[in-house]
Amino acid sequence: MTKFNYDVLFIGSGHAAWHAALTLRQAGKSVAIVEEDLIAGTCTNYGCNAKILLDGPADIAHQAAAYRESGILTGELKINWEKLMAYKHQNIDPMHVGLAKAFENSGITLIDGHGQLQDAHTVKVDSDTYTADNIVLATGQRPAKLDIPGKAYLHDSRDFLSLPHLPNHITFIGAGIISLEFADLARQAGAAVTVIEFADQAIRSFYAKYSAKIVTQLKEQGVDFHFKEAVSAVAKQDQRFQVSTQSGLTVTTDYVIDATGRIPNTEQLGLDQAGVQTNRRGIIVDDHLRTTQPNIFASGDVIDKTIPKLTPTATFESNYIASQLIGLSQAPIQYPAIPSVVFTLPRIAQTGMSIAAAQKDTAHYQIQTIPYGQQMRFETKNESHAEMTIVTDQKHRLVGATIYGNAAQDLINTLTLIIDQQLTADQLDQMIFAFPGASAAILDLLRVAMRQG
Ligand SMILES: Cc1cc2nc3c(=O)[nH]c(=O)nc-3n(C[C@H](O)[C@H](O)[C@H](O)COP(=O)(O)OP(=O)(O)OC[C@H]3O[C@@H](n4cnc5c(N)ncnc54)[C@H](O)[C@@H]3O)c2cc1C
Ligand SMILES: NC(=O)c1ccc[n+]([C@@H]2O[C@H](COP(=O)([O-])OP(=O)(O)OC[C@H]3O[C@@H](n4cnc5c(N)ncnc54)[C@H](O)[C@@H]3O)[C@@H](O)[C@H]2O)c1
Repeated sequence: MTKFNYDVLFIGSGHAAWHAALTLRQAGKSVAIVEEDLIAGTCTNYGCNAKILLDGPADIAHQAAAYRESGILTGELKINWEKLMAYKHQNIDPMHVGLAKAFENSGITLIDGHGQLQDAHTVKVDSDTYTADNIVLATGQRPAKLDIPGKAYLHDSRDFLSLPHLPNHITFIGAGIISLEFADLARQAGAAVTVIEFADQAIRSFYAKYSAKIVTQLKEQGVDFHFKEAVSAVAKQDQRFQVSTQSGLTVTTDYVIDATGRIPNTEQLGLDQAGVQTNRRGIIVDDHLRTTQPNIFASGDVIDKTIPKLTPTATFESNYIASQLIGLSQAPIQYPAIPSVVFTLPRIAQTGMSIAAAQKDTAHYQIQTIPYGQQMRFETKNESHAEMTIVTDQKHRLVGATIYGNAAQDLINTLTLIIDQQLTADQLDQMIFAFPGASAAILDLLRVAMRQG
């Protein structure tokens, strides 16, 4: 049984770990990372990056469709799924190797295996033990799995992102972010799609009006939605599957994806031995991201937080922990406005205060809807449905926004900057922005709305 000692040891190698690990190493700390799967974690290997590579051609086909009705663009654009998947593998598969090399070149020790705490300073990996002054738990989340008859036939997001051939018909259980993004992609690529959701609404953490809008749009394009239905069983039927719900609905399909949420990886981590407490949302941390054992920090998706569990929030926490451990800052963590995006076509994005929260306090906040697609067709590529809804405070400052439109994932970053910097309409007047373009369109309309708000 070998014993090595480090200044900081990370369990997990995703965004919640890697930014801190590199910064700490550059600051002269001895650093080790324990990883049981591919280096770089979910986002790189099985999440955001893989998804956005698959989304590229679908995005172009969707934008081209806006010119088809008028006859400006003619001819069909078709996605070749097998070639698209080969392109994804070509780009994604080398990424974990590249990051592992970067870690090793910087002098970080990579330990392959499952890490488990033995006490507040000791981590066991297979038959070896490692000690560290500080430990960072960055173990992320995994897909929830329905415990129903036929559960062995269920697939998850990871399977979808590596599907070698597109099935004729796919059924998604759940109408959350993963389902809607993948349902739209599968439909654009030529599959028939059914979505079965327990609640009466899709993507509930987003503005209800835009959630309803995307469901209507997907329905018009042939996606079959069933709300208020709880899936109770999956059975094999010859080469196909039958999905049944408690109410008696049955759907015959070729492939079933369980997208009913993600749960934190807190089991088999030895948390009890180390005095680290959890709840159902994850590892409990204080406002310095310390767990209930002060020398052990936690970061990213695995922590108990109500803010979105996303790559940028994991990265922000990772950088915060590095600054704590280097001694650059002792201030509590303070999150800025957090943008989040549903990568359907069109996209839905939101940042800062939600519309639902503003609706509960109309004495202090004003909500305005700006249908910028209709007013700025030339700048939004004939995207007449594009719209944003904003929240302003009593000082006429932007405090929240949500966008329904093709470029929402980029436009939301501009609005996040305005919120974070507390820019006024007068200050925006003092800046020059490139024209024409979607951001120029929304900024012009935003300045007017901020003065009115
Ligand atoms: C399909 C999908 C699409 C997504 N799309 C987006 C998006 O568009 N934008 C966005 O911002 N976010 C997106 N996310 C969320 C994003 O991937 C996560 O928020 C992010 O990866 C969290 O980083 P993390 O480091 O906390 O966890 P992870 O990246 O999950 O890393 C945790 C690592 O810990 C390892 N591990 C766990 N337990 C142990 C152990 N005991 N010992 C050793 N290693 C262990 C795991 O193998 C894993 O590699 C998506 C997620 C999914 C699933
Ligand atoms: N674009 C992004 O930022 C992005 C993309 C994908 C994933 N993610 C990450 O993944 C998480 C989302 O994962 P998700 O979409 O699996 O979860 P989710 O929580 O967003 O959605 C799960 C849905 O499944 C439904 N559901 C639960 N049990 C059910 C049942 N028995 N039958 C039918 N429906 C049921 C829920 O009501 C909910 O609507 C995000 O919170 C984020 O952390 C982010």
